[in-house]
Amino acid sequence: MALLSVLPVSLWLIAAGTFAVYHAVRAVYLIFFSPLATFPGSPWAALGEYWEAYWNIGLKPGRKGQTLFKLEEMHKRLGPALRMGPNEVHIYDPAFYHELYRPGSRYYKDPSMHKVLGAPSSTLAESDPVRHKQRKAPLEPLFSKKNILSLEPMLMEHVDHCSRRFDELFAQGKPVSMEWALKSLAMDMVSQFAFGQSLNALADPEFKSLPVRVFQQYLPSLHVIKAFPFVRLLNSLPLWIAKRISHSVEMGHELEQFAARRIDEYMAAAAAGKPPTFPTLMERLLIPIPEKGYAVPDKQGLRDELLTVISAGDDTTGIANTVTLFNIFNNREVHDRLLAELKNIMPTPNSHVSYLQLEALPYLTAVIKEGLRYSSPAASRTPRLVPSGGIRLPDGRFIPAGTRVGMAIYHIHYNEALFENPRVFDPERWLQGPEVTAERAKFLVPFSRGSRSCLGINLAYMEMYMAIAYIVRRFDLDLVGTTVEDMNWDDMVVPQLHGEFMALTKRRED
Ligand code: HEM
Repeated sequence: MALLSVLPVSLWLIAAGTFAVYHAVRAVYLIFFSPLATFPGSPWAALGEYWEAYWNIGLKPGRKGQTLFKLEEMHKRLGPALRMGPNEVHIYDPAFYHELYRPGSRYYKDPSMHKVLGAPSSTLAESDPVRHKQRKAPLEPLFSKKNILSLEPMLMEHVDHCSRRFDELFAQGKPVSMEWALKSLAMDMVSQFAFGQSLNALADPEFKSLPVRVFQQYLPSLHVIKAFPFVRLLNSLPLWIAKRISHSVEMGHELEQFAARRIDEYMAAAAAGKPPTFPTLMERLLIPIPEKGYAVPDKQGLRDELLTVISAGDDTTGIANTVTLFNIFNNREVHDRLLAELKNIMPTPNSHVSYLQLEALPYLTAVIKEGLRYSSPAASRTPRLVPSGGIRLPDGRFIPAGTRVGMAIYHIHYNEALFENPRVFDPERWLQGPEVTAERAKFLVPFSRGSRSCLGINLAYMEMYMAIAYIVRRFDLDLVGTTVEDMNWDDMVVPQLHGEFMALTKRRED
């Protein structure tokens, strides 16, 4: 008020007029004269984050996490390239996928996306290819198939723990929320891999331990942070204030503290002479590799790395397993065929087999491929920057260097030209002979492709094979009031299901 009265009214009018004129001129330029003006799309998208925020944040009921689906519908009407932002084009053309996301691609990640992720010094967020290679140096051997195979006993322990919890709840007559249970399973596996000690999320009575809730409830708020970046600052408020503002802010606050606490605990355990029994992420991150340019990051860097690996590895695998298991138990034919195949190598429900034996099963493999296609846990677009010189699209239109271009994995996996009846869960599509399957597999891209594809792919596959095989072989899940509609989802960074997959977890007798 004091400032208002100090400045003369005329100055305020000039300031307001300048602001209005600037934005009017900017709007006219962006909509009609920018080099991207030839691309169709909503004028709101051309002006800023408004259009995406409108469809993603849910200002109106039913308008949450919808940008992905809205884009699909608009591409079908308006063509393969749409204006998506003042400096962004969205592409819907499978042929372009392998150009954008290929090994050695010159389309680098957009550094401005780092701010949204909130972990700017992680490997996931690094855009510079040289620095990215350096950051990846300690991680690559850790995520190699050879090393991941050495984790099998650890993963098995968690699957057994999950099975015991299912027995306990069945004995009490309580149905299990499969999504929370499977996210807890993924959390225990990934946290033990990261720190050498699991967070024991499976022990929570309802599988709703704090870390699982934090990731589940915090990720959707990234849509809000993208549109209104200042919201991230709320995460640094003291907890008692955060709690009063909103549950998401409280969860964001918890997340900020989470990795820092784990790092301190890890250091204390290591100092007390309690080394982990297998190589962990933390351990690797603390060893410099000068010949590969890797220096140990500061505490913030370690925190960023741990947060991104745990969030990349928890909800994704959790949702893939949830959706795949629902589709198995909701489809008798798929269920019976899979169970019969499993019985060949696991004669009793208590049988144990090696992961490599599971991996060699053709029908289980087809079910897992279809589960990854169908669930598309990282469905949204992953933007990159057009390299110097710009690019010319097949229809002749030019996109200048520095423009953000992105494609969404969901748009590949649900493209009718690539996958007939994409909304049908059909493992058969992966059993059509080696040539057809190999051709289809080129467009099975749940982990993306190229130098920036998922580092955790081997771990994710092992988790999926073991969870699906053992749960199907051990339990006859009885769906409790869960319908196909419950499995519809909104794109809240990871798929957020409309309903719950509830099941009574009865042990099989044979
Ligand atoms: C079904 C499960 C999973 C899916 C579908 C998935 C998907 C993806 C995708 C699409 C990317 C690329 C993101 C981008 O282009 O920005 C990615 C990156 C990454 N994922 Fe996964 N992921 C899964 C599981 C895991 C697991 C279990 C871990 C680790 C424990 C993990 C760790 C990472 C890391 C570290 C990156 C960054 C790689 C880099 O930038 O070099 N992911 N993931």
